[in-house]
Amino acid sequence: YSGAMGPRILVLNGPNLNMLGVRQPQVYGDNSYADIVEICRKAASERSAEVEVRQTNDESELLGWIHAVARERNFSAIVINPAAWTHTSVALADALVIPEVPIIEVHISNVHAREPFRHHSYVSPIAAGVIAGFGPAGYRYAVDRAVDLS
Ligand SMILES: O=C(O)[C@@H]1C=C(O)[C@@H](O)[C@H](O)C1
Repeated sequence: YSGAMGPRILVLNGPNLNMLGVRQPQVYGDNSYADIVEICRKAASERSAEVEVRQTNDESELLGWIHAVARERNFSAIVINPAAWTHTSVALADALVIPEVPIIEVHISNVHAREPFRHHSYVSPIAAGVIAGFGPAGYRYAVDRAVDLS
């Protein structure tokens, strides 16, 4: 899908990411969630693309957003930081299988350098690619790449 402004990218953020800057700044940095939104907006504007950035702590709300994309096809790509649901949710991975809508998985921290339970992702097998460990800057490349894949 490309709107009047070009590709439309949906950026989704999972649980606890609203607490960025407060929760474990030594792991996630001291950028706030608002900073993440700004990073995504700037990355999109540099590519003349539209971006919508959302966050939820409610898995049913996240699934509803994804189902709407599958039905309405109103976004050309999805960037998602599933946060803890990366490691737990088959439902989320199933919902993200949307023909012609590439999925780019982002993690602020390097999940592979952390606890073993963070080393597995249900989302990675269905993602076009994964970015992990580059802090909030990872969202910049994720949005840029999402435009390329749109
Ligand atoms: O690095 C991140 O953005 C991810 C964020 C979380 O909240 C964790 O549950 C994930 O394991 C890692």
